[in-house]
Amino acid sequence: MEFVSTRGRAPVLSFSDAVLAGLASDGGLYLPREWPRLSLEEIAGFAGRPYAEVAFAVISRFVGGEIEDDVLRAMIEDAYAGFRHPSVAPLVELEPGHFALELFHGPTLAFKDVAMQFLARVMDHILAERGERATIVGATSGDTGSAAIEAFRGRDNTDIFILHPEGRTSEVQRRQMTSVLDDNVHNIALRGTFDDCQNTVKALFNNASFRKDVRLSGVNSINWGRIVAQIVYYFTAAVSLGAPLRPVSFTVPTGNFGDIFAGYAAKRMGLNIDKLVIATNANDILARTLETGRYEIQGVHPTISPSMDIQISSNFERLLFEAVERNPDALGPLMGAIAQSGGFDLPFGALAAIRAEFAAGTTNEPATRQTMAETYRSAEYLLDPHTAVGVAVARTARRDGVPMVTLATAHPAKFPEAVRDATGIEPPLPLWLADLYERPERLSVLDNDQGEIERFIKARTRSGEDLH
Ligand SMILES: Cc1ncc(COP(=O)(O)O)c(C=O)c1O
Ligand SMILES: N[C@@H](CCOP(=O)(O)O)C(=O)O
Repeated sequence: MEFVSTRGRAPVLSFSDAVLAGLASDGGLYLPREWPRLSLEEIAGFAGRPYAEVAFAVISRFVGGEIEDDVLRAMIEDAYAGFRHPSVAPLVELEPGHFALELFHGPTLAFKDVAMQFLARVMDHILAERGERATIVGATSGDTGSAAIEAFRGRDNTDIFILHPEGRTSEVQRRQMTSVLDDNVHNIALRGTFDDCQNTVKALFNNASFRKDVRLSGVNSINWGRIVAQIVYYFTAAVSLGAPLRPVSFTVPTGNFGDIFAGYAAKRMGLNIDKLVIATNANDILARTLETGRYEIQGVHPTISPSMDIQISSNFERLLFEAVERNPDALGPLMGAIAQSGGFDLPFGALAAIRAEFAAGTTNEPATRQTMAETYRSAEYLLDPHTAVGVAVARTARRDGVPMVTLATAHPAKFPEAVRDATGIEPPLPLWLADLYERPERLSVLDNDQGEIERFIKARTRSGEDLH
């Protein structure tokens, strides 16, 4: 399987190289050259199979034999063995025909664990086979960072540096990151927003000598290894609701567009998805884009769903690439316009192509709280504020006869204040995190200054010799 960059100027890579590269050298994002297709029989055969088996069937299509089947299968089984629910990603019916897909049964209580537990094992395997090390740098609004740190802590082949926006995550999210004291883990609280963190990470990738010197790699959803693992739960959920014979719709609380792009990939692979519904909070750039045809960056609004407080939605580039029929020369000027003027108008054909597959909706803070309160009253089910954004939008987007699945992206205990304010109930942390508030923290507060961040990282990156 070959992977191509959305910008068309980076080398075509294998699965392993695309995973280690993270971002393409031309600033683009990697995608498979062609979508692998699964037959209807194969999809139907996923019904009732263990999650790890479906994951192997889906992921191996992208690995293309580069990792031996037995090794890949063992890695996948190991990645999901630690999840606290036997189904890994169970469905819960909230109201007739509307389901929550619980993606928060991993170690850090958010959907990021599903991909990160796999990605860390794959990266470690590839690096060990090659006798190489890597420096991972990631940007987080709270959940990617905690999942990545948990997955990579203590690993000899990697140092990990996570940038979060100072004071803009929940306390639980921050502590999940900063209380991990392993030598290879470094937390940077950036004086800025999540978009500043993400722009800095991209700038580090675009500095060719820094990239080479530290052997830079990334674990944000710019890395195809993340998306590939997130495709799996669309298959398991849809099949248990009657796919491939019956179409299913999905609503996804959206920020960086990685999770919903995985749904789009599942559809390209042959899954019978009716609509993919983008749900946004006040940071509604994607909903505005679908409505008006103009992608335009505005200031970031802090909300009670902080992990979605994002304006520059990095994976939207992958969808645009598809919508302009994979023509990098059509995509390049659009991406250039973001840097120059903060936005662009979608070409008419591209907008029509996106509207054919996606719908979008926005909720405000009172409606999010009301959805949390109502869902607790009617179903005795606690939603975290991100999932609540999804549930609120899903209710407006449902079609008769088509089951709707809203992705439950985080456990309510990650956002105890928001949940208590809305419902009067404060969800407790699970036992393994019960002492989180007592654990010592370690973090460095830095200005949003690329040079300073590069010096910080270089000074702390361990070479192979340091380990012996
Ligand atoms: C809890 C939660 N929900 C939703 C999102 C948005 O997901 P994505 O960035 O893949 O669109 C995030 C962050 O990524 C998150 O942490
Ligand atoms: N909401 C995310 C932002 C980063 O998203 P990613 O999926 O691109 O890693 C977070 O929790 O950090």
